[in-house]
Amino acid sequence: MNLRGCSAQILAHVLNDGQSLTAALEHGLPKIKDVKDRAFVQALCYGVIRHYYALDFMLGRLLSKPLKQKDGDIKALLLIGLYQLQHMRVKSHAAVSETVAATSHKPWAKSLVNAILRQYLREAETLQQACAADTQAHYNHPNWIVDVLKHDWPEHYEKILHANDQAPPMALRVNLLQGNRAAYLDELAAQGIAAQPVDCCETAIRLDQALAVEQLPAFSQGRVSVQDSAAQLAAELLDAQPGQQVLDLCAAPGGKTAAILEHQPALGGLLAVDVDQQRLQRVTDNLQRLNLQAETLAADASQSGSWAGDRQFDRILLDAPCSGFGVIRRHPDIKLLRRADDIAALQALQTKILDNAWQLLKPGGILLYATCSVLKQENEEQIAAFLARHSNASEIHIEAHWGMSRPHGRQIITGDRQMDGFYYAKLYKAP
Ligand SMILES: C[S@@+](CC[C@H](N)C(=O)[O-])C[C@H]1O[C@@H](n2cnc3c(N)ncnc32)[C@H](O)[C@@H]1O
Repeated sequence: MNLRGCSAQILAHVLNDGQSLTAALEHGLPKIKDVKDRAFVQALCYGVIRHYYALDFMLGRLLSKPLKQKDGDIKALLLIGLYQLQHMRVKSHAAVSETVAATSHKPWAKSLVNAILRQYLREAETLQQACAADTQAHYNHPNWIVDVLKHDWPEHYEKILHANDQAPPMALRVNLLQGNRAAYLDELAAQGIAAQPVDCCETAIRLDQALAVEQLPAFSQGRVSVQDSAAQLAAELLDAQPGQQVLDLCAAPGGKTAAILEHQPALGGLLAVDVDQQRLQRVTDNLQRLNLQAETLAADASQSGSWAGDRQFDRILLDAPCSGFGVIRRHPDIKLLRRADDIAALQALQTKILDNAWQLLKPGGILLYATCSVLKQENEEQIAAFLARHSNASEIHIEAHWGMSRPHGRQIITGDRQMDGFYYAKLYKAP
């Protein structure tokens, strides 16, 4: 099996069919039996998607005419070749010959791939200079994303764009019901796994290098979960008390559901709701591994009412569907798959879900609004509009060492303290 060829097939699903990289990998990787080979294919696919706009710009310069639509697999192979030559420690002759070998199903492409990759090696410097002079290639993001980030964060957008293109650290959440963080750090050290505590979040550990979860001590017994430190802050901020009823809205795959239950094991009850039945199953699976319990319900939270019956809650976490612009470093395909008009549609969906959630909050209760976005429309502007619509709502200021205090809520800019881009606002309902 030619690993470049496998990678090209996976990439073609993203580039041609608009499939997410996660879905394309879930489908393509199981065909590769060797663990190291799978890791190599995954690295190639993430690398090409992460650097797509710069690589595609160079490829455009190198090709005398664009490839036909039906040759998306050859385009993917060329991008793989360029990625290896530019970013990987693969010897250039091996990168070229192995990539050329992957064209065996389309013999005409052999000489083309060979010629383009060799031309790249000769002209790399000139191509880099051309890249630097083109906004989209230089920032390695589509222009519309550069523009929205620049509009929202004129002083920070370059930092955000840069952070989006870095491979993210792997962070763990220690299940404090099964032992403390210091003890788990000792266990990691004993296994030769280098890791650091994250100072702004008592449950969080950052690994120096990502590894497969099976290699983590007591993972299957639920000692730890994989979750970015920024996402872990939700449980602390929600601060649910013993006996309280909690609604976790937009809950799947359940990372924050579990964190809330670990943070407060004596809740009166927790209802985890998500519109996606399949993803909801992952909440159940995650809770099972961690030996935690919650009720799950598949329901569309943008539709008012009946799904919740007459229940009301003391605490609500609304982890709203969003652009994901704070987690581009984890899901680089967002740059390719997201469209400019998605943002207004997502904002409208968030507004509906937020207004419905508010009806389900007991007077005197607290709603924590969260997104993994850095866009003001989805965050502080969403909350400003909400407060203007609801006279019984006020904001609880979040005092913290992380992120920036905004006119409403608190924003973590992607890469800040090595965290994902995240937003939180805490809303109080008058009794
Ligand atoms: C940011 S993810 C949630 C992540 C989750 N809270 C966690 O920490 O693991 C957003 C979720 O919103 C769900 N969603 C989107 N539209 C929804 C709707 N109208 N009603 C309920 N859930 C929705 C998606 O299926 C997705 O699982």
